[in-house]
Amino acid sequence: MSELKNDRFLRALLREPVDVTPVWMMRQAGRYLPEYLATRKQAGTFMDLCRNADLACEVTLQPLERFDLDAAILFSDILTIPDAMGLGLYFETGEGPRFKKTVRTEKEVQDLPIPDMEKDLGYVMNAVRTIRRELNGRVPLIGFSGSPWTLATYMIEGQGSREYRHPKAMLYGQPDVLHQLLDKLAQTVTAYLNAQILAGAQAVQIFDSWGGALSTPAYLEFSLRYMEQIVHGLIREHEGRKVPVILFTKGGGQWLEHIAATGTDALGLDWTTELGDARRRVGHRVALQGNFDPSALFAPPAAIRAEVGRILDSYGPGTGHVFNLGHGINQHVPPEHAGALIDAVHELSARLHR
Ligand SMILES: Cc1c2[nH]c(c1CCC(=O)O)Cc1[nH]c(c(CCC(=O)O)c1C)Cc1[nH]c(c(CCC(=O)O)c1C)Cc1[nH]c(c(C)c1CCC(=O)O)C2
Repeated sequence: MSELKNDRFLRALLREPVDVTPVWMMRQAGRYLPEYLATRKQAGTFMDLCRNADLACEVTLQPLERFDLDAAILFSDILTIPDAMGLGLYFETGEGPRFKKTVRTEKEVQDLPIPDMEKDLGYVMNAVRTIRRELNGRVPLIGFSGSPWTLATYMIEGQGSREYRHPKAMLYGQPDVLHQLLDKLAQTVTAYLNAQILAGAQAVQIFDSWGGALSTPAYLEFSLRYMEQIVHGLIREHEGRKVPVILFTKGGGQWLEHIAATGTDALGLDWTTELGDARRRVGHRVALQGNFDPSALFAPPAAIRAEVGRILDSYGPGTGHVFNLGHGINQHVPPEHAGALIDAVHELSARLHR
């Protein structure tokens, strides 16, 4: 494997000194890029694109061709796991993900198979290996998974949801059944992330996109507990380097101390938590990633630059900050606006690292 030419993302996650603040964007490969839409069209469906290692690699690298990003993220989806468990993932145009089957009874949970990483999810590992080869040490590659709770919400509902009707009916009505499902998912996510690490992922992020929909006791019992189990089961060193873990609970600002206590290396923050406050609360123990409001990318470049400066100053001098959006980039954002953000992070942060 070739030597990493730019490791400031990994260094910041481990709170080691850096020259400038590293930056990447959640959903940096995607529909806001015309070149993504072209490759997507060539591939067929979204899942066809995920299953084709060469095309998945191509779209992973597209944002790096345009912007001075400090990390690449595997092109795939969190819903590959429920798909590999036999639920039949498909995308209804304009309506987001759907499953042919749902999981709502104890028997349905018990009948769910634990997927085989090579047989059922080998296409993801092939994509990781292909991307690592093509990156050739340019920047580190991030692997990822959904959190057990976030995956469970899709599996129980059969699609995305606003009220979490079926997942919450199970959480409050049949908590033991939900625990069985979450335990199966935690085992699967651990094996999945470890397989990605062995295939070449140099850091991993767990997306707990819907953890913020829970009450505090429910969050601790049904989401955080399983992420902690995963953190403890992960390979933390590979190819002679630490493999940092990032936990991102969207809406998790009130639980930072609890999240930092899991043993994770870094926390992802959305924009509703002030970065400087988060640093004072937990920044002596973990790195922080975030937290630009993705909708602020609709503003003109000068306003984007000002907001980048405000966020950098909120964190303040020193390492331990990975700049990112507080959630995924929207498909209607002009690509030049993303470029303005990335350039501003590097230009405005140099003075914080002297
Ligand atoms: C909840 C969730 C999903 N997927 C993901 C999450 C967690 C992050 C978050 O909270 O946003 C994670 C994800 N999805 C995708 C990536 C790729 C890597 C990246 O560039 O960040 C990642 C990391 C590609 C994708 N995943 C999807 C697309 C759009 C598919 C297309 O090309 O039509 C992409 C680029 C499909 C997807 N997949 C999912 C949804 C809700 C959708 C539809 C979204 C929409 O319509 O905007 C589930």
